[in-house]
Amino acid sequence: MPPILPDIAVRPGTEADLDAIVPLLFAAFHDAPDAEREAAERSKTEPARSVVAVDGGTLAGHLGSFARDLTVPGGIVPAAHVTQVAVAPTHRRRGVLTRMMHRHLADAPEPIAVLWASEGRIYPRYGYGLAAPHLTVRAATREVRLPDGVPGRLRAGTPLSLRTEITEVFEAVRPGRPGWSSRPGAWWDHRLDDAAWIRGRDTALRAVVREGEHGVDGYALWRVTDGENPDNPRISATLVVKELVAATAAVRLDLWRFLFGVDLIAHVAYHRAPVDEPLLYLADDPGWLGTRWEHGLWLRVLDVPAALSARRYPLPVDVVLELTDALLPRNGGRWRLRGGPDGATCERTEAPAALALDVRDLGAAYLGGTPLAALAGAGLIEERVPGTLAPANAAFGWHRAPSMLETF
Ligand SMILES: CC(=O)SCCNC(=O)CCNC(=O)[C@H](O)C(C)(C)COP(=O)(O)OP(=O)(O)OC[C@H]1O[C@@H](n2cnc3c(N)ncnc32)[C@H](O)[C@@H]1OP(=O)(O)O
Repeated sequence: MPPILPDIAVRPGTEADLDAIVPLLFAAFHDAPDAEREAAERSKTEPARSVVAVDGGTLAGHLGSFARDLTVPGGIVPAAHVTQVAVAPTHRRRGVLTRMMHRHLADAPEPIAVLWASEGRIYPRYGYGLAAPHLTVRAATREVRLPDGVPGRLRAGTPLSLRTEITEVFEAVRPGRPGWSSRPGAWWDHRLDDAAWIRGRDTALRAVVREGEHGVDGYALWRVTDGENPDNPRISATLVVKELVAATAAVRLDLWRFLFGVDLIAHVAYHRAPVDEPLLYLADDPGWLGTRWEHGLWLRVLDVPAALSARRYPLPVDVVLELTDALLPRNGGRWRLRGGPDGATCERTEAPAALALDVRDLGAAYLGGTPLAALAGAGLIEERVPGTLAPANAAFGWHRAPSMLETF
């Protein structure tokens, strides 16, 4: 790596940096100028939580962080939602991101940090592990049959007209879904935003809520985008599901049946399906679902005892972990984790370690979606005491794969 630019200052952001942050983001992500989009980006940014790199009077880098909570197995934890990471094209590959990241890791008050990576190879070096991959689905609706469900009453409207029902369902379901982010303050405005720059050439954002015996129990948000089908140009469009939330399996099937049944549609696409997406087991021929595996949410453990005691474990666990953490030495060394379904403690210990791993792999396993045994199979976890991997693997798992509703 070329030497670090000597006169670059790395410091926390301030309100005064906002005017330079948004143009830097647009330049780094190659976005066309758009006043509405710039205003949206500006209103999301929390400059006091940012780290900026300044070269003389010029902003050379930005690392943003939203204060939101994340559902984890059996709990909800404050999580730095790291985002808006950009280095000016004139300053790239000189260690600017590395310096901003070191500062963020040292200063962030939360026990964990999460992010979506533009490129999967950027963040493991900073201790981030892949905690939640996801599937993209592009189902050929005319080839896929779903079983009959229990039809509820469906009510269509604009997302804004159904906002109250949508938010209630989301809040009822969120505590049980590891990987979901809270939506405080203006986050619902951002999520339901249907501005021209988001819509592009697609239809308006459409919404449907489902009502069962006990009231509204699910909703879906979607748009329709044009596609090309040389065999039948009239039936070429793709229905793109932006969000689907259901209180029960039956409700989810009912919503999928509705979306797969919309007329004049060739494909239903869903870009953030969990890896245990029920469609995989419901479709009469899953080969037509057009699934592709993608990396999704990356997680960094910032405070080992706080993070490990904040989640629950489906089975009793009592294990000593030896951790390495090159960037945050306070996390390194031996930790005794004792826990189960009702709570957990994590304390320093001098006892010999059963398992040895890097903090990156702890982050990958933290949401219960990446088995410790899979990481050991990759040679990333060392079983120092024979017979300790299998029970720890079971205890770190969870009955539901982590999932995400949105990138941020
Ligand atoms: C959470 C998010 O916001 S994800 C979005 C990330 N941002 C983008 O993709 C926007 C466009 N890209 C950029 O702005 C910049 O290239 C960044 C932010 C990704 C990297 O910033 P830089 O200052 O160039 O990174 P820095 O010089 O600190 O690199 C540190 C190491 O990571 C490597 N690295 C950084 N970015 C990349 C990349 N995109 N691909 C491969 N390696 C990379 C560097 O080669 C270097 O490795 P080395 O230490 O072995 O030499």
